[in-house]
Amino acid sequence: MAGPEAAIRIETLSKVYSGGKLALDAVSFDVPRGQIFGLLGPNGAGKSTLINILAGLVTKTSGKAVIWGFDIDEHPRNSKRSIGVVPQEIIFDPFFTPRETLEIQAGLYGIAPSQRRSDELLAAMHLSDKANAYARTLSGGMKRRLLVAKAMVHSPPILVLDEPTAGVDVELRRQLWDYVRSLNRQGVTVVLTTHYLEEAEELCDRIAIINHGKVIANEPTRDLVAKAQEKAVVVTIDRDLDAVPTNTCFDNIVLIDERTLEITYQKDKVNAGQVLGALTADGLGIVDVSTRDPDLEDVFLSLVAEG
Ligand SMILES: Nc1ncnc2c1ncn2[C@@H]1O[C@H](COP(=O)(O)OP(=O)(O)OP(=O)(O)O)[C@@H](O)[C@H]1O
Repeated sequence: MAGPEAAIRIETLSKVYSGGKLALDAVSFDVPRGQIFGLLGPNGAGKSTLINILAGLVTKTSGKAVIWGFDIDEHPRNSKRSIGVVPQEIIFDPFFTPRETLEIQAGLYGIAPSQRRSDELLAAMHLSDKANAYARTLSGGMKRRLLVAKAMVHSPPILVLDEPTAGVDVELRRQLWDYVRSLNRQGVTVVLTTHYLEEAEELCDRIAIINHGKVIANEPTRDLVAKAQEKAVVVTIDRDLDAVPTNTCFDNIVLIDERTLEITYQKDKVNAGQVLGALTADGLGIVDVSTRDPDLEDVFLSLVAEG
């Protein structure tokens, strides 16, 4: 009964672990169909908890999750079939070959042998020549690609990747990104968790930022990136102004009162020194300077620092 709604709808979802840890605190958001959606946040933010609830591996404490129109409580089978999850940890039986690994997984989903797509998936993941090798003989990158193939065995409309490129070298990261993009072009909705802003920025149409179990931002990537570049200072000057000063390094300037200005600027283009310098060059004396309260930029900076 997949309706026209979001690929994933999450409503006031909370998780308290048995030790009392509040890992998700009334989280709500939608993942639009057809997008690459990034769930960005530092270690321990609650990303894996959220993914594991969707995958049916962790039970939620309260709230609601609907996957491809199927409520995870009311339609657990259908909701699970609608999602493929690539876990953070590399885990499979080292004595099975990639083809066997995929065949076994297909069997778990009750997919008839004639309907299986093991060879197609192996080819897509550039693993055809390793189809009959033991999994333990694969490189780290190959193992990760096999995990992606395994998650796609039942052709789910949604693919979720939990930290797909943690500890992965640059070349493999590029390959994974390319593959994720090509799946998305074929219509697969992709959700990925990451603590790399760069990765989310590069791949995602939309980004939700999660921190301490709460969603603190959820916007199209370009809006978020633009905001992250914006910085504001409030400057008190030594005389009354009758006109607002102008300068090309200001993005925006607002007269708060006769002696107080709020100036917004793009921190990738100019710095606070240049902004203040532009005022003094105009003959204005600076009495006081303060920065705005922590905003998204600070959130980003702290996230990136942790990444
Ligand atoms: N099984 C568990 N029992 C108790 N607490 C847990 C359990 N799993 C996770 N937590 C805690 O819940 C919080 C959220 O963890 P989670 O793994 O969801 O974060 P994360 O954002 O995925 O981080 P990471 O990127 O490190 O995986 C953390 O404080 C973590 O210690």
